[in-house]
Amino acid sequence: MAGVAGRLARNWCRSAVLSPLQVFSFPSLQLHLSGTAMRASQDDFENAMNQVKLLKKDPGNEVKLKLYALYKQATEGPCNMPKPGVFDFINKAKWDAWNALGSLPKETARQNYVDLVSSLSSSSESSSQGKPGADREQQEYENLVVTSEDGITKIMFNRPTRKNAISTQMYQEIMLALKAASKDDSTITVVTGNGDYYSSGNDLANFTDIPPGGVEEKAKQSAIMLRDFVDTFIDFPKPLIAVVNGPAVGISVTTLGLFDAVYASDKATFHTPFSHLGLSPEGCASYTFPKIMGPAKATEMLIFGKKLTAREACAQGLVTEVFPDSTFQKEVWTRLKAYSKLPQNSMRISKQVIRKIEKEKLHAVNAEESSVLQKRWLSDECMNATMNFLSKRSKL
Ligand SMILES: CCCC/C=C/CC(=O)SCCNC(=O)CCNC(=O)[C@H](O)C(C)(C)COP(=O)(O)OP(=O)(O)OC[C@H]1O[C@@H](n2cnc3c(N)ncnc32)[C@H](O)[C@@H]1OP(=O)(O)O
Repeated sequence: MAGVAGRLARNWCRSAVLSPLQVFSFPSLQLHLSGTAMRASQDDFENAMNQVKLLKKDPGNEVKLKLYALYKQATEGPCNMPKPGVFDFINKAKWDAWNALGSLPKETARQNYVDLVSSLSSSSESSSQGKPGADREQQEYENLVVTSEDGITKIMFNRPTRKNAISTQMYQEIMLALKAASKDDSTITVVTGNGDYYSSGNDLANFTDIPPGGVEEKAKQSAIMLRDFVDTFIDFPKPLIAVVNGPAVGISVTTLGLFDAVYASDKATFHTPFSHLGLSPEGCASYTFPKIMGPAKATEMLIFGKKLTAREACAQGLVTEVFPDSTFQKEVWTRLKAYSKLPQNSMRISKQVIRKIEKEKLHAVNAEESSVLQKRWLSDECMNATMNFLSKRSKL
């Protein structure tokens, strides 16, 4: 029956060429009820048919069949059609449902239809509001898990077998998820990683996918994407919090300077090995890091590639607070749940006030860093370092 039900749903959807809910629109079927005595009931019936089109949740095939049967009974009376063949699954299921109503009077069928739609409308409304406390998963992403709960949208990098390295597709997904989070009804947004790493930064294999225009075109496209990616962080309107569950490398470290708070496990490390890779800083770190930690400490990280422990990063102001790994998740999420209950507008406006004066500067820095990197990617230093990693001759 599950197979028939599936086909039934697909068939009805296809025939309507619209969303599953719109299979209920029955546009070609008109009511031919007449007489003033029936007027009110007919209005209710027509309203119910319109309500069906607005249902937010697909009620399932069993209910769809019931609605179909009641509709036919209400408009045509008892089933008088020849029984479809045994292999005509869909029409047979519909015929069976209608025939099962026997000699139910039209008025009763109409009333039952109205009652059924009314019960569906109220349950669809309550389920669309979401169950309190339920972790509601949102749009599907290939490399992210995005959920909303307790006023917090959580964007989790989800390529644990690649240490959450950020592929080209993942850059796009992160931008989409941040844009969606900026408009949803959550009060704060959290970025974190699945598995032992927060993220190992740019996926070095991104540079192996060369378009027809060659490496120059690849560098150009990458610079545009990088600039858009970092702009999304600069413009993010709500409190943006990083929950750094493990080591962070490259762009996943530099962008931390654009977050409003950074909580780290004591297992996390912070590493920007740009010189080792023949690269230069991005994510506005050339501006934010010297501001946060002073130029000398920023030089150690951004030019000499010094890896910081979580406690060192905290001492230098890049990390807000460090937690023991054993209690990290519990402590951080308890705190974030409390913060998420603070007044939403007040938090947004405070962020605007804090960041406004820097925004223009940050966009200019981002544009400059992206353009410098566009040339770096074409350098021998960078190409050799990337090839060494990909051919397994080097690791950080
Ligand atoms: C277009 C915008 C560009 C913006 C530019 C940003 C600059 C940066 O982000 S620079 C930073 C780039 N990242 C790296 O250089 C890290 C490279 N990875 C490593 O050195 C090591 O993998 C590691 C130290 C992160 C982890 O080492 P570990 O021994 O624990 O694990 P592995 O066996 O090496 O990793 C598992 C698996 O994942 C692959 N992988 C990990 N990180 C990356 C990465 N960044 N890019 C591509 N692939 C990565 C690794 O190769 C392993 O794959 P295999 O199982 O197939 O060997």
